[in-house]
Amino acid sequence: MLASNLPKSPFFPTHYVPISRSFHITCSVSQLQTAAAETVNGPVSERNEIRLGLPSKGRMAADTLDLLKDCQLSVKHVNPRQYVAQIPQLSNLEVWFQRPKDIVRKLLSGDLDLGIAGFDTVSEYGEGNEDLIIIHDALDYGDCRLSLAIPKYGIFENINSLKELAQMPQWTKEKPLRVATGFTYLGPKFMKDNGLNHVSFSTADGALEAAPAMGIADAILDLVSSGTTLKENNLKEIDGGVVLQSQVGFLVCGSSYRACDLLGAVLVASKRSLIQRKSALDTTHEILERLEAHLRAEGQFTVVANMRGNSAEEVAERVLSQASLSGLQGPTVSPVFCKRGGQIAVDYYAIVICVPKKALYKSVQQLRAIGGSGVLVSPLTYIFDEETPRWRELLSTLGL
Ligand SMILES: Nc1ncnc2c1ncn2[C@@H]1O[C@H](COP(=O)(O)OP(=O)(O)OP(=O)(O)O)[C@@H](O)[C@H]1O
Ligand SMILES: O=P(O)(O)OC[C@H]1O[C@H](OP(=O)(O)OP(=O)(O)O)[C@H](O)[C@@H]1O
Ligand SMILES: [Mg+2]
Repeated sequence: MLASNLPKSPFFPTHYVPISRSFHITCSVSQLQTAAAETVNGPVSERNEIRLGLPSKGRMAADTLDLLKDCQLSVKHVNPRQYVAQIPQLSNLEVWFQRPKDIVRKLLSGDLDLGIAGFDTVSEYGEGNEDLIIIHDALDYGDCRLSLAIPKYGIFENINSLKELAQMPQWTKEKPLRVATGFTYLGPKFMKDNGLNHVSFSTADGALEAAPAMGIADAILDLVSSGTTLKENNLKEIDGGVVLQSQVGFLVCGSSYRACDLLGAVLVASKRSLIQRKSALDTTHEILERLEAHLRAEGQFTVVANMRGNSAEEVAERVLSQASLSGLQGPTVSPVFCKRGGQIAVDYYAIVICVPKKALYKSVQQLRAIGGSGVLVSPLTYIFDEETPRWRELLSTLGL
């Protein structure tokens, strides 16, 4: 797909917006783009260990450690004030605990090689730098969206879309729409891409939802998950006002693009490190394989059932006639031997399949409908495929 065919998206940043407490979106494009390009090139610093940055605190910290533990990559961390740790299974890897935004900054500066952070943080602080590669885009926690919200009351009472907001006569060069946001890169870019030209931004470290009622801003641009904070502060989201959202969008992977799940926790790396640092790629491969195997298995159950039949083929045919029972590659069908009148006989076959958790009950019903009995359901720990698609994709992005 050509870049020009792609939808306009914040994942194709073309300009940099300087961060300041209050600024307009008309800004210098080229200066800091050059800075980003400089970061992509150049050699990596000399060290032998591979460094993985993990969130030191905040809402991503505990879930990240839990995920790694579930992948048998437990982090050996003596106490929470110690910022360096080890993963004993990965001997040449150092874990460094950092704030999510610093993980992104340190990937760009070459002080980290790999990191886990929210996709919003990677997009905001990565500023479209081509050195950042998303290796796993759906670690299955930290889901939220970045969205524009306006008051439900006053002049906004009947405004329900970004288009309507843009067309309000109130916004002029002298009196722009005032937006409070912590996303000082993505915010201005989104507004500009959507044709809102008279906008000014202010920033704060938190509790942004108070800004409209305090008279500081007209709108806010912030993360939303349950929507409770917006509701409690009399604010509403609007059509077309989502900047980053789960399951919609395109991602820049070096010079290629693809649709993906967005805005949860992601595993991200420095392209330079992967290419230039000895063993970085091997370590990444192992982490990725473990993550994929675990995350794939997490959505599935192993289902075992007995079924009367004349042959394994006949039983397999019955199982495969049901859409929800095809398993990963097809059902495993094995004879169940019993002794009848001194003779070994096969009246039953055991079938083993993997079933998506969401489809469990439907699958059990389908099993029963074709004569299944004694259905046993157990959790799956890992599914290792021959090769993970994400690994193939990474190698191709790196040109390897
Ligand atoms: N409701 C939510 N509000 C904010 N962040 C959320 C929410 N749900 C999920 N997240 C994810 O959690 C991340 C915030 O994590 P955390 O609190 O550690 O970072 P932070 O607030 O950016 O840190 P800092 O305190 O250094 O500013 C977001 O970047 C996002 O990816
Ligand atoms: O949709 P909800 O589930 O209500 O979550 C969204 C809120 O959570 C985050 O704030 P946080 O709790 O981190 O506080 P802060 O803004 O003061 O940092 C975010 O900035 C929103 O305000
Ligand atoms: Mg908040």
